[in-house]
Amino acid sequence: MVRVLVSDAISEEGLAPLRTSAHIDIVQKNVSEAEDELHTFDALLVRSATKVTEELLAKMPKLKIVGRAGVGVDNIDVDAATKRGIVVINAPNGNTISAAEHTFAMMAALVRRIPQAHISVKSREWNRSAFVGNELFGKKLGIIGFGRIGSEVAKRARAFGMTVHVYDPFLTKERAEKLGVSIHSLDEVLAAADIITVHTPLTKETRGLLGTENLAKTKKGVYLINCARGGIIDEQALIPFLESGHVAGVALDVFEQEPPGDHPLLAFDNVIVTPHLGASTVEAQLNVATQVAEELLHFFEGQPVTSSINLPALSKDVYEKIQAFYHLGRKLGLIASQFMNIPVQELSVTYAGTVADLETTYITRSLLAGFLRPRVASTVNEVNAAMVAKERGITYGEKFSDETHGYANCISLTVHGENKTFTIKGTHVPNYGDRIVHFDGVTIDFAPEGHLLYIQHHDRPGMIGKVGNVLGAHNVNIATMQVGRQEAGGKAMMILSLDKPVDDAVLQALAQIDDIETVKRLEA
Ligand SMILES: NC(=O)C1=CN([C@@H]2O[C@H](COP(=O)(O)OP(=O)(O)OC[C@H]3O[C@@H](n4cnc5c(N)ncnc54)[C@H](O)[C@@H]3O)[C@@H](O)[C@H]2O)C=CC1
Ligand SMILES: O=C(O)CCC(=O)C(=O)O
Repeated sequence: MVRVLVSDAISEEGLAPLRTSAHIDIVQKNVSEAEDELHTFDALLVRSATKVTEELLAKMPKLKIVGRAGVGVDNIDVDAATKRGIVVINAPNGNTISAAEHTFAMMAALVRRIPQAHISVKSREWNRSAFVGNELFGKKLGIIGFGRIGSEVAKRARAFGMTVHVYDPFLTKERAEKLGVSIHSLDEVLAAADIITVHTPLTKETRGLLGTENLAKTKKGVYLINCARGGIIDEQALIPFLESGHVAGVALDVFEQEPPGDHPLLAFDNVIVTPHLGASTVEAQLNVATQVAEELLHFFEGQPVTSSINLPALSKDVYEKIQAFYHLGRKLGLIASQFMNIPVQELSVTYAGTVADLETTYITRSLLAGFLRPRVASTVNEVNAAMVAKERGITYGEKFSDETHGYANCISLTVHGENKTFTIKGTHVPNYGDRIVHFDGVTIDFAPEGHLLYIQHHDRPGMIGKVGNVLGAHNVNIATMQVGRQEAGGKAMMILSLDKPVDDAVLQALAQIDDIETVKRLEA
């Protein structure tokens, strides 16, 4: 049974995909209510209220996936999750329209002073001259961060007759042209815009992006909007600009601390606020909950997840194509790691044939995870494999080649250790399975499955019989045996597949046989 903790308010209807599975048990409690059972959950579903910290993750040793029903994952310690091999997913576009519409509503409310006029009339006043606003028509809107929400805001701004000036270092000219906006430097946007709205994630680079220095570069009388994340506009830095009248008004849906408490900004008449409502529509909440619930379901059914923050995106089609190689990669890594049971500096993976045209990043991650598994005590999987390799000083790289050795596809792994290099090559044969076709300089053919025994010896008559006798004497049954050699009378090897793992006594007895150089157990 998969146990899912839903710790924030998430659309009940959106959770329906999870409820269709008899294998999923959903518990709706906040983290403190679930304190005593945190160690039992396999999945955690949150919005922004739950802070998924290192400390919380440490209390959830079974956790495999964290789902964020929304976009921003700044309430999740993604690095800590990655280190633990926990997949983090979000619902990247379920609330885009709601957030863009809310931004636009805030913009209109800000320049027409609607919240202030509303309070006035409700107070039984009728003071029309106090609420003269500005038109949006003909104004320059500066958008900082032109992703999903920024671009939806731009579409609406153009419909209102505004010109849109964008700053986004990752925006291409083609996309800007397609959406009828112009690309500028940050300084140009700050200097030109009548209204500035921010739509970036909160990162090291964007925290305090609109601070004292940049606010000073804005036009006198500028309006500012933050419906993205508290902290992108520096709240303390804003105060003198509001006091001097340099900033004509600010609309905030988000705050550095939520709730903001008795924040000095709340005292300004021209600061209008909402309590983080950008995504608070029935439609958005249904969308994000459904998206993240479906992804969770896919994850536990062994299907690919497409909106992971710490895994490369993978469509179902691509996943189906790479699945076999993913498995082969894992086995190549696992066997190589045991064979090269010494410190290793570098892994080099070469893809040839049909596999070279696929999403190899995923296969390499799987191979790396297979390689690291016998070497690390903690969980290692495709989520944290790259991080764990880096921590251990192991570098890795991918190459592509035409050399398939006669197979339709071939994955070759070369491991560089201290004074030793080892190469293993494998292929996947549809409807037959994985085969190892090259092992430490010798052409061979065996299935990388189960309890394997590697024996390297000199090519002499009678070796197979001698090995068979020793194993028989120890009551070890041989399921399959493959032999190969570099040249007649030279280096030769046997790979035996056994019904059970052998103990050290068997290895020692085999090593006593004349002409046997090396004996190793390999679990695949
Ligand atoms: N108020 C609310 O309830 C909601 C807030 N949000 C927030 O809105 C923000 C934007 O969301 P999306 O548009 O979906 O994200 P997105 O990922 O589609 O777009 C973000 C854009 O910011 C740009 N960017 C990143 N660093 C930048 C920098 N240093 N300077 C300028 N641009 C930079 C990226 O290139 C990207 O185009 C996020 O912070 C998200 O958490 C999202 C939904 C609801
Ligand atoms: O869950 C919410 O209401 C907040 C949405 C949000 O801020 C986001 O998706 O980034």
